[in-house]
Amino acid sequence: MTRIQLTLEQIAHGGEAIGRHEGKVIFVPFGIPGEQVEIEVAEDHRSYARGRILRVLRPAPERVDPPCPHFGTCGGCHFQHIAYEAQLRLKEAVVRDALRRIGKIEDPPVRPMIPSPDPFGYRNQVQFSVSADGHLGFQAMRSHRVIPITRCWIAHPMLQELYEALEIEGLPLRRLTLRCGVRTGDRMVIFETEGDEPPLLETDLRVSLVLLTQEEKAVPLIGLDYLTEEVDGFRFRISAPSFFQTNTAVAEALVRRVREWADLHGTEAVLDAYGGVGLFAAHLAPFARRVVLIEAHPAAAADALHNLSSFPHVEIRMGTVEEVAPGLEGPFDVVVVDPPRTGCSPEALEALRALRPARWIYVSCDPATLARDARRLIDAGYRLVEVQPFDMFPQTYHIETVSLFVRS
Ligand SMILES: C[S@@+](CC[C@H](N)C(=O)[O-])C[C@H]1O[C@@H](n2cnc3c(N)ncnc32)[C@H](O)[C@@H]1O
Repeated sequence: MTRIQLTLEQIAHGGEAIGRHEGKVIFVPFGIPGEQVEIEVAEDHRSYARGRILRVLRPAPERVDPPCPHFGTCGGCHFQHIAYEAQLRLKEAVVRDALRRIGKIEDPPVRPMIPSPDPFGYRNQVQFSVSADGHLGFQAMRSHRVIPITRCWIAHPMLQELYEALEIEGLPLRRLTLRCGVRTGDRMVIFETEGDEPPLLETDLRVSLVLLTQEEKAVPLIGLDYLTEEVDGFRFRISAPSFFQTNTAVAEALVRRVREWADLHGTEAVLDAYGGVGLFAAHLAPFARRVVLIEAHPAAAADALHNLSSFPHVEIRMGTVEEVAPGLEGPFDVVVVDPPRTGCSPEALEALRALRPARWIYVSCDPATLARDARRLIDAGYRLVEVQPFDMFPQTYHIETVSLFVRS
């Protein structure tokens, strides 16, 4: 193993610090820009290497003691060793860097990151895997090994209480998900078991128990097969398999920014592509003439239909954006897209562009695919007006952004 001393320069997308040695880029997990460290080279590739910190020779002033004893081995958190204020600055720089490097945007208009009101205890959903010896835990960093966990510091206290109250060891589980509505007090346990066998489990807590089969069918065992969460005064039904934003307080800030940038006056037609259970559509519908929501997942589309049933001018189209958007009758004034981490496919972007929206609001959970799609939108005649990062996932490298594009 080669030992090297180097000064760390920046954080890469993915959360590792970057330094350079003899012209080669070295990725250093758990380093902080500005620090001088001694590392051993753990992986040596042709164009880059990855090191493990042996000693921090000159620590950054932002270095703090991580509160969680699993930090460093658990794959869930990447930044507990960095003071929260500094996490915000570093993530903002990652967004700017991706837009410059991948999007070829010289001076990207990135605003300061909006923090999470709770840097810990914010997650309204946690998913546990099962270790080889049957314990619940999380996957280890850069490995498929499952490490047993007694407490997760980023899970909402409602979920921690639920986790401690459940006696789950010994059940034939494949995966276990805990979800809650932090504003409503609803809690849900979602089991995925070997052979879809419903587990026998009793609890005194007010909680729904749901079995999620391998075909993603939700079977209620106790209580309802959905929970309710409230965002900015609107209540959403969320079924066990449906996506919902992980950090409710930050989702509220996100919704407000989307509403502000949509700039609706009651006369516009809005397309909410990748609409989920209707989070954005519900907050835009009161100010629009027409709203169409596209969602591929049947459970989420059914939730959207239920959640938006009080708006006669909202249509739900179940299917992929690639399938549905080319058949839509426009025009649309505003398109909101919130794709998964992979971003929008070229087919989806092309079909949406053909609707010629004047405003395009792009909600993204991956700066790299945002940057790629931003370049495609700019080449298609849009101007990137502003990018607002939100810290939806404190202590991790994940970053949520909302970007506003306007037709030039
Ligand atoms: C990041 S979530 C956003 C959901 C919603 N906008 C929200 O904030 O709650 C992405 C959603 O897109 C859906 N989805 C994924 N690929 C899709 C596609 N090609 N076409 C339509 N929907 C898709 C997923 O089922 C998921 O509900």
